Amino acid sequence: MAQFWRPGSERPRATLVDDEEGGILFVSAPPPSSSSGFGHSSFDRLRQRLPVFKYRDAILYLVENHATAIIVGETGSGKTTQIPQYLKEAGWAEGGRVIACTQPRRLAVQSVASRVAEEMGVKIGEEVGYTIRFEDQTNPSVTAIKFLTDGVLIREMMDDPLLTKYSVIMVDEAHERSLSTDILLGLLKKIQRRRPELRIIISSATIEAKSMSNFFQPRKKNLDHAADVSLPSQSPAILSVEGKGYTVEIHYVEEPVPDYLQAAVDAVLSINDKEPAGDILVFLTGQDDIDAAVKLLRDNTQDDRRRSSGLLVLPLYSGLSRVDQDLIFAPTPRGKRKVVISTNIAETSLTLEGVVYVVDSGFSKQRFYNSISDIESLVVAPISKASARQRAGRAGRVRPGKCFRLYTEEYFLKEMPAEGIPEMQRSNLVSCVIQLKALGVDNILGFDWLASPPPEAMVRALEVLYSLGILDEDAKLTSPIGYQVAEIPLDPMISKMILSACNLGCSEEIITIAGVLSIQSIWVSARGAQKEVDEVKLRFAAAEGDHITFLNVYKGFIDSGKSSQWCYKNYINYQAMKKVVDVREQLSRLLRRLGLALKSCEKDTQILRKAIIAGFFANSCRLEEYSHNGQYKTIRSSQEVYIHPSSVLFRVNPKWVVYHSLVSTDKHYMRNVIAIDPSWLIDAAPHFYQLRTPNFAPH
Ligand SMILES: Nc1ncnc2c1ncn2[C@@H]1O[C@H](COP(=O)(O)OP(=O)(O)OP(=O)(O)O)[C@@H](O)[C@H]1O
Repeated sequence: MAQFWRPGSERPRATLVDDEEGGILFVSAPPPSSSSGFGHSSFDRLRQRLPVFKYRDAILYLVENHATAIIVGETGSGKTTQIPQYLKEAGWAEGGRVIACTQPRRLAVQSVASRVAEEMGVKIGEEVGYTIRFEDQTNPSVTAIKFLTDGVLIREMMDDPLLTKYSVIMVDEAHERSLSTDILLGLLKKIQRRRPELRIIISSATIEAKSMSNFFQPRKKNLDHAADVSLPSQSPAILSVEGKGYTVEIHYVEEPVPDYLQAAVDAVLSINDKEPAGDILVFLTGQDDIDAAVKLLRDNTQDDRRRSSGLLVLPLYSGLSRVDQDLIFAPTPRGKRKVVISTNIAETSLTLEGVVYVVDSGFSKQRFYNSISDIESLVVAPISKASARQRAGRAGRVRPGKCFRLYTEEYFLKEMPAEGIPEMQRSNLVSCVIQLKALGVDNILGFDWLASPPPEAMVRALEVLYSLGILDEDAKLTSPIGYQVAEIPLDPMISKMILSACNLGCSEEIITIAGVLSIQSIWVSARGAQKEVDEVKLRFAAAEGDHITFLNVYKGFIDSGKSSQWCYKNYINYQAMKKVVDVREQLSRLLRRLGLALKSCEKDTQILRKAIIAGFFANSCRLEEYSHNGQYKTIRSSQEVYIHPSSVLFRVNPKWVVYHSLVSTDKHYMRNVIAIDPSWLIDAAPHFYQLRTPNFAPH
């Protein structure tokens, strides 16, 4: 039976004992070292108070002696911020080596890196740095601790397949089982066979340690390099860090709530009425309901006599600009109570210092892929217990807190699933397949998966990649298209669109479109002012659809001298536009590096739409004949879909369209839509459309 090791009051000798059943090692504590590198600054005192500190020597001992260590500890125990520092203090970054710590989310990467730099008294980007897509804050000659998303680490393997510069790689929040985390774990296991000296740490609050340990267990005894005294044992070790931060009192509703958004707003007002000072963090699902809740609360704050006076209400979601993000972390002004209304991007690894209260709606927006209809969409779905614990863990980090769950205790105990479904099993696998192919993994079904992806989803992905001309008949990357697509750090469909634009002579425009598609929205969401927003949109609207409209907005922004005033007047998100300019600049540099020409098509919207179709032909839809409510059917699976109200083609309903993505609420809605001529589909992807002739009658 596997057991976790917990340090006792006495200090046993260091012993390693093989567990016959699972091959897990029981580890007894080595004597603590006398020199831990700690001084007496206020940060040092704070660091020493964290639960993980008692385990410092045990962690270092495990890392020294085991290729893989699985560390389980409560939220707030100090895993993310402390372990990389312990490793650095113990010399794991000497000789130019780097300690990596991955996170599933970009915001967590940035904020944890800043905190660690602050604790170490160094400037971010020097000894402590971070890398997220399109942003590198490291200095290769001095960075010793590097935080990065798991996706970025996978990308680094394209240049350095064995990740040779890293001495230790810590995969944090592994319980989230994001697509990239699962791919990364499989790849790291492969790397470990070639680099038995590489140390891997898997950490989380709620991970299933035993199955993770089984995954990293070498299959054959002779693969265990433990006999070589200079190498660590390849058998994984598990360590359970006991103790948590401050207490978080959990409250449940007595009856299920009919409307979680309204219930969340009421909960905030009631906390403001009844509870002592302290900021509030609310978990809702996506930009739409967050903006709605922000509006409801802000409307309330207009009037000083209302229950919400003194509230400073801020949204938090992934498309937010850096400036808006910084507001979330800035100290709350005196006399105010900050209310941050967030998606699940604030669920793991974040510490918002003033937060004392958490309101958990019990829902999040999750990606779901149906391999039968071949449709991937974002759906509002119930969260798991693991997520609920992470959410509660955002309170009680710097003082005791309370978590108000907007679901009943009975629901939590009896109905909420323990873990979420790994993203691998509910996603379209196109990006995953191309990444593995680019890393030379040819037999993808035979890859060492923590949990295998559904074979039908894999077949669908191979089919789309073949139709895109990214894979050949032997399922190998084509040259040059396949390799070039793999080089561009965007969804393969966007990458293919860019490469086709280079051939068609419209790459200048397409990289602008790609920049806009890579952020959540360029429009300011202004509930209550929807009429004004719609009127302004009309000024930019292009009959061909949203992508061409984006070009009009971008031109207006550039012509205005990139003015924030101009954005304000036109309900356009200034920070989002700055980001588009930035992404565009990076893409143009990347294309130049690939030896591809940047050319403008000067308003030839037909060529532009052909380039878009070259990437997105699989997302084509036809308006249902006699449809009075704008119902479309997808060509690939006859799924019923509608144009999203935010699109400039909403209510215009052209006969044939291609969309960028789907969101699902009461219906499947297409976001970012263009009108097309169906004959272009056959030109772009004859193979794909031949397969679908029964559905596909262009004329
Ligand atoms: N930015 C910050 N400001 C103030 N305190 C912080 C900050 N970041 C971390 N801390 C303190 O350090 C503690 C440990 O944070 P850390 O992120 O290392 O924990 P963790 O075990 O990785 O938890 P989780 O899995 O929830 O991220 C926090 O509970 C908090 O007390």
